[in-house]
Formats: sequence, structure tokens, C-alpha cells
Amino acid sequence: MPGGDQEPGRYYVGVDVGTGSVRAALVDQRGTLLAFADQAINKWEPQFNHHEQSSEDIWAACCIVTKKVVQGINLNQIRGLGFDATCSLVVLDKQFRPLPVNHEGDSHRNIIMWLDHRAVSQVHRINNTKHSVLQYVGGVMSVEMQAPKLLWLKENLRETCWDKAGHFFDLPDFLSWKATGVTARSLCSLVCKWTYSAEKGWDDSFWKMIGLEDFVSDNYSKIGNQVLPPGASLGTDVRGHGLACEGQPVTSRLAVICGTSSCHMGISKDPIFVPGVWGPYFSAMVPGFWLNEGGQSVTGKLIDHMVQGHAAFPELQAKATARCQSIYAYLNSHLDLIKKAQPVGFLTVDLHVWPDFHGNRSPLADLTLKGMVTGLKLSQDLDDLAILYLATVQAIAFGTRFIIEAMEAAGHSISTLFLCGGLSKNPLFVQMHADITGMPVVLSQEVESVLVGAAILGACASGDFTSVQEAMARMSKVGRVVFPRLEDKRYYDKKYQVFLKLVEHQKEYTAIMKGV
Ligand SMILES: Nc1ncnc2c1ncn2[C@@H]1O[C@H](COP(=O)(O)OP(=O)(O)O)[C@@H](O)[C@H]1O
Ligand SMILES: O=C(CO)[C@H](O)[C@H](O)COP(=O)(O)O
Repeated sequence: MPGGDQEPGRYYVGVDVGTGSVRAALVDQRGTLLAFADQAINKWEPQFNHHEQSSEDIWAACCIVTKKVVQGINLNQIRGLGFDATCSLVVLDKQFRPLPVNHEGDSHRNIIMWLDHRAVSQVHRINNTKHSVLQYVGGVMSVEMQAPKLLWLKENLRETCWDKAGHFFDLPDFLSWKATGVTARSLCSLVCKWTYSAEKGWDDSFWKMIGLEDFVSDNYSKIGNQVLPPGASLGTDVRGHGLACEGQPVTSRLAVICGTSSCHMGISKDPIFVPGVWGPYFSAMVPGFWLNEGGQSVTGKLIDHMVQGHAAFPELQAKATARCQSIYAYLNSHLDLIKKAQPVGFLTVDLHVWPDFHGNRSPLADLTLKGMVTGLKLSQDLDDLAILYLATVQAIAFGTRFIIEAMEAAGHSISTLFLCGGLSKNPLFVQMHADITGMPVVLSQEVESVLVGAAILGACASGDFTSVQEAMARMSKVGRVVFPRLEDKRYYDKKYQVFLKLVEHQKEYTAIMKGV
């Protein structure tokens, strides 16, 4: 039973809706996680590049996990509830009932997921308008944003969905509406994925130009005309850890949220335009600061894909189960065995991966790019699987370095990474990010730090803290810090050169095949 020496009776619930599951935590005023629950959620892929979910399923999962973590607690002691969720598009009719986003007419599946790439033709047309709002999404709108998906619905599901629709929500905003009955949208959602400006609001000319003038004529009631600021901040106290960002402005920190995908969040006092990196978004994350969001569309999903698709996967599963380990803990210890005297990262001297199996989100903003592997051999054993897994993890870290370099070239000055999300539980993933970027990686004391972040938002909403900064200072603490192995730098610099060549070559192959 929660209690101990913390201030009695004040708890917060954080709910994190990821791509694969919903998690909830009960957190106290010090940010200590007292109870945790998770629940898998359904996903449908009715055809290639169409990814759908159900808002009813997701809400039911939120209720299940929330009830589990508050069990035994007097509900009056729950002071606040915070949500974070993927930026998937939820569609409801005028009576708030789910509408189908698919040709089958299955209204249960009323969410177009963030990683859905069905609206390719729509996003090309949007980008061809060269409208000024595109400057604020890295110059090129992503197929994963909401405008192309909305246009797809209008063009493809006019009668069954578009004409009946009353409400289009970003998933986090759907959740806060379900929890409170208030349809106000988060500024963060609208600025990051819907082209809303914190300073100027909606731009009528954009919606008219792309053929969605319907929103303008009804004063944006379907996509949100009441907007509230979010409260997140990057203000964790880092004193005493020997970090370069100590005593430096928060703009020297890059937060990387690593789950199914990875999101790279950097802030600045003045707007910085980074080609291929989303933003700058004013006040979308930290009030008064501009946010740039780099990203990799598939990271955890890519690692799972590479490992599960390998011929030695059944053997891996059997051996990990026999040792009561996760497959990744097993693979990490297997790599330690086979590396012998050399650093583990050196096992991939002749195996290189380009990680854009689902297109490149940043910094190339090219959804046509594909994955590449070079250095394959005629072997299918566990060693081979482990080394391919390592090369994949490294490729993702090189992708982060590529994004950081683009951000720095445009004016950011980043010295420290803060990692969270499921992949931050993987020590190999963390060490490779440190070694390959050459920057220290800070992990939160609480492993489920995304949930603590959501609970902090709930804590702020409760009024128990005077500001987000105060709540952050009290509830968020530095845990492990992983420093780069600087002696390996030369090796990773060479691998990075190969990494950049891979995409150059891929573009050459495409040009050859197009007969240019
Ligand atoms: N302990 C762990 N060790 C290694 N990988 C992990 C661990 N926990 C989660 N992951 C990986 O993290 C990814 C999912 O992260 P998560 O934050 O749960 O995703 P999402 O928010 O997208 O649902 C998956 O690829 C999973 O394999
Ligand atoms: O684009 C996004 C955020 O800007 C997606 O919502 C996010 O990448 C998905 O999150 P996760 O990988 O944790 O499921």
C-alpha cells in the first residue's frame, strides 16, 4: 500500500498510450512510481501502409490500467491525471460515435494511426502548394501528419466517413475529451501535426488551397477552435553528474523518446528552421520556447522486425525463455560472449544497415527511402542474428547523429541526450547512442519516465504545484548517466561515413532505374 514518508494522500496518475500498448502509473509527489499496469491494444493493417486502431479499444484499455493502478487508494487522494499518446487521427460523428476510416466500413476501426502512409498522393499535392505553413514543418509536410490524412478521407470515404464526421481529434485530445467532456485541443497537438500557429491560429488560406475549405466555413469546429497550452518542460536538475549541460541553458539538451519510433525534441529561444526537421513550433512543448522535432519513423519496430524475421529467431526465443530473459537481454549477453577482447560495437566492421525501412522522417524527409543491409553472409545462426541486431541498433544511433548534425548546422547547440521510452531500457541501445553521437546519455531515475511525465502534467493540473518547473524539479530525477567511449570514436566516425554513403548510393540506384 503506498504511503511511507511522503506527504500523505497526494497521488497522480499518468497514462501513456503508445503504439503497441497502454500503460498507467500511480505516482507520488516525489515522482516515485507506486503502481504500474499495462494492456496491449489492437492494431489492424487491412492493406500495406494502412494502419488502424479503435478509439473504443484504446479507451477501454485506459480504463483497465487506470483502475488497476488506483486499486486500494481513496479516489479523493488522486489529485490529477495526465495523458500522453501517439499522434494518431481519431474520427467521430456529430454524436461522438466512431466512424470507419476504411473501405470495409468497419466503424470500430476509426483511427488512422500515425505511421499510416496511405495519403502519399495527398501529401505530394500539399507539398507542391509551397504554402508558407510548410516552413514550420521542416519545409516538407510528412505523410504522417493530419492534413494529408484528412484530405484522403475526403477524397476516398466521402459518404461513409467525411460527410458524417463531426469531430477529428489527435489521440491525446480524444483522451482528454473522454476523461473530461471538454473538446478543447492541446496546443502541442495542433501546432505539431495540424499546422496551427501558437501566434496566429489557423491559416484559412492553407485549408482552402489544399481543398479542405470545409473547416474554414464552420470556424474549425471539427478540428478545434478552443486551444489550451500544454505544460511539459525539460527542466530536470542535472547537478553533480559531470554533464556538459550543467549550468547551461535547457536548449543544450535533446530529449529522445524511443519506442516504436523515436522523436528528437530540441528547443531554442529563437525560431530555428532545420530542413527536414519538424517545427519550429512556438510554445508547443515549453512555453515561450520554439520546439524542433526530429524523428525516425521506425526504431523499436525496426529492431523487432529484423530480429523476428531472422531464421535463428525460434532458437533465440527458446534460449531466452530457458534463461528467463527477454530476447534483447539474451542478445546483449550473447554479443558480450562473441566480442572476445574487442569492444562490442566493433563486431559490425563489415556489416552496415540503413534504417529507413518506413521512409525517412528526419532529416531527409523522404518517405520513398527504403532499408538497406550490406555485408550479408551465408550464415543463419545466432551469432549472425546477434550481429545483425547490433548493426540495426547502431544504424538507429547513426540516424540520431545525422539528425543532431542537421539541427546543429541550422543553429542548435546540443551537448547532452535525455533518453526515455521502451528502448531506453536496452543498455546496448543507450551505449550505442552515447558512443555514436559522442554525447553523454542521461536516463531518468524512474525507468517508466514517460509515465512520470504524464503524471507530472496531472500533478500540475491539480494545482498542487505552482508551475510545471516546480513539479519537474520535485518529481523528475536523473538516474544513470552513460558516457561515450571516446576511444572508439575513430571507428564510429568511419562507420558513419559508410552510413552516409548508403543513402547516397540508394539515391543513385533509384536514378539508374528511372533511367536518369
Ligand atoms: N527491456 C527492454 N529491452 C529492450 N527493448 C525493449 C525493452 N522494453 C521495450 N523494448 C522495446 O521498445 C519498443 C517499444 O517501446 P514502447 O515505449 O513500449 O513503445 P510504444 O510507446 O511505441 O508502444 C519495442 O521495440 C520493444 O521491443
Ligand atoms: O509522430 C509521433 C510523435 O510526434 C508519433 O506519435 C510517435 O512517433 C509514436 O510514438 P511511439 O513510437 O512511442 O509509439
